[in-house]
Amino acid sequence: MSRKLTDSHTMKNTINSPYTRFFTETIEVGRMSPFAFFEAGFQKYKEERFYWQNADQTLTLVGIGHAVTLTSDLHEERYKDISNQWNDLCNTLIKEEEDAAPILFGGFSYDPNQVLQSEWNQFPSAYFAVPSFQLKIEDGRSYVSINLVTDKPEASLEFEWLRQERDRLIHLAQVKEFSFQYDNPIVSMEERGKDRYIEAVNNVTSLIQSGKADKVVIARSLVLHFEQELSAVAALYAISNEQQESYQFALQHNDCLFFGATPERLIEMKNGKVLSACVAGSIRRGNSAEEDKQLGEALLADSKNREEHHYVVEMISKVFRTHCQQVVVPKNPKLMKIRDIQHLYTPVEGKIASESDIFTLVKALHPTPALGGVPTSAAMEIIRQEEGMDRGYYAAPIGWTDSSGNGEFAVALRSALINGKEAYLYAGGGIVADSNAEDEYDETWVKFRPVLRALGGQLNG
Ligand SMILES: C=C(O[C@@H]1C=C(C(=O)O)C=C[C@H]1O)C(=O)O
Ligand SMILES: [Mg+2]
Repeated sequence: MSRKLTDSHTMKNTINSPYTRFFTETIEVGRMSPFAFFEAGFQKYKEERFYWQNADQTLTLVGIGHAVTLTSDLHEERYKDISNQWNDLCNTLIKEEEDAAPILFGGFSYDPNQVLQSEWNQFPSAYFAVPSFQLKIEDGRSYVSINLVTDKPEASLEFEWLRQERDRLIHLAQVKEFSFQYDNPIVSMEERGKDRYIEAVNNVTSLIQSGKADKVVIARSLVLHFEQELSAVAALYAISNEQQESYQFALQHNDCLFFGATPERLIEMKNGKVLSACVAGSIRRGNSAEEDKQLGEALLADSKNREEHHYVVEMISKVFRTHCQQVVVPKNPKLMKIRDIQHLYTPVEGKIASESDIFTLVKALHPTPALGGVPTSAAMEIIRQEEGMDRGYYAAPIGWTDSSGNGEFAVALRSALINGKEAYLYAGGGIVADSNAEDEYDETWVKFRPVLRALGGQLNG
């Protein structure tokens, strides 16, 4: 290892200084709760943590501390900006065969062209971090990596300190009893701009009827005020028990935590194979198995919901046909049943054709008509005008990539931003020509449920 650390650098170094080097070292550890590891970072790295679990629960990632952060304030070019910074950094990577690929985790804002003062003001249009301490649990085995980005010619001492710190965190996570109190009553709940939301849905329906767009997704937010400061790990733990079959994510930025459980995969890239998912069209779960089945069948047969869904399939298929080969898109949607809601669901797959990296695909896909609309640019303009809200990172891509080019991004739905004693929850729905504002309003309540319940809020209806 000391050989690696004093290795002189013949590679291309373009980050910060010509001497930048990116070291990584992985050890396998015994079973460890990802929440306990996340919490082990509380004291020293409270504002520098992330959490991710994929929908089929085969991969869990936790990051503690920042080896480096990559951010962008660009608009259209923010994907390319992050991709370039990441590639430059990876060109300085010094890694042994057996070390896990270092992870870059983060997200993009929904729409950098929406300029409003909001709870998202501190967030750049793209925010990513390589963790100093990276836990990866894959297929039941746990690995902890140290990542270090340095421009010092001699890094052995710093790396030795990181090893001690890693061992301290592992010990804390494995030995210290992991518990928290989650008794934090809600003092009040504000529906921000309920009337405005209803009005926006009505306006958008008229705009669609007059041919200005085919579909536009309109969202709204709720603010919860709590008695005490919210606990990140408690929120995370609660949401993970809410909605098992979804991606669970949490991204800390300064004193904010953005977290949620989303059913919607934007893109997965694994050794050249690419997967996406069209998720749009919704109905509630039934109170009995029989009613649930009837509701599911009604959803599959409903023309308004099929239309909402169809636009998403059309767009994602088109992006796949541009960037991939062997594209497979089933003819008809299936049902995706999650705890509170049933969605129409069509998986899309292919093999990456060109030199496209995951960021190229994220850019090409975001926003799909599941969160934007058709045509995209008209829908975005209508959202900016009618919604009157800053979506921040809600409804936007969140996820990871690694130094080998694999990665996965989900669409950050069923989510909330927590900051101190406040939580901001977001939910929306796809509006088409025959949408009804009251029904859409009810649909947003169903979509608020998982996060609302995770935070200890009352169910509405
Ligand atoms: C906008 C949201 O969800 C999207 C809208 C849906 C709909 O209108 O049927 C369904 C799934 C998502 O594509 C949300 O959860 O906030
Ligand atoms: Mg809908």
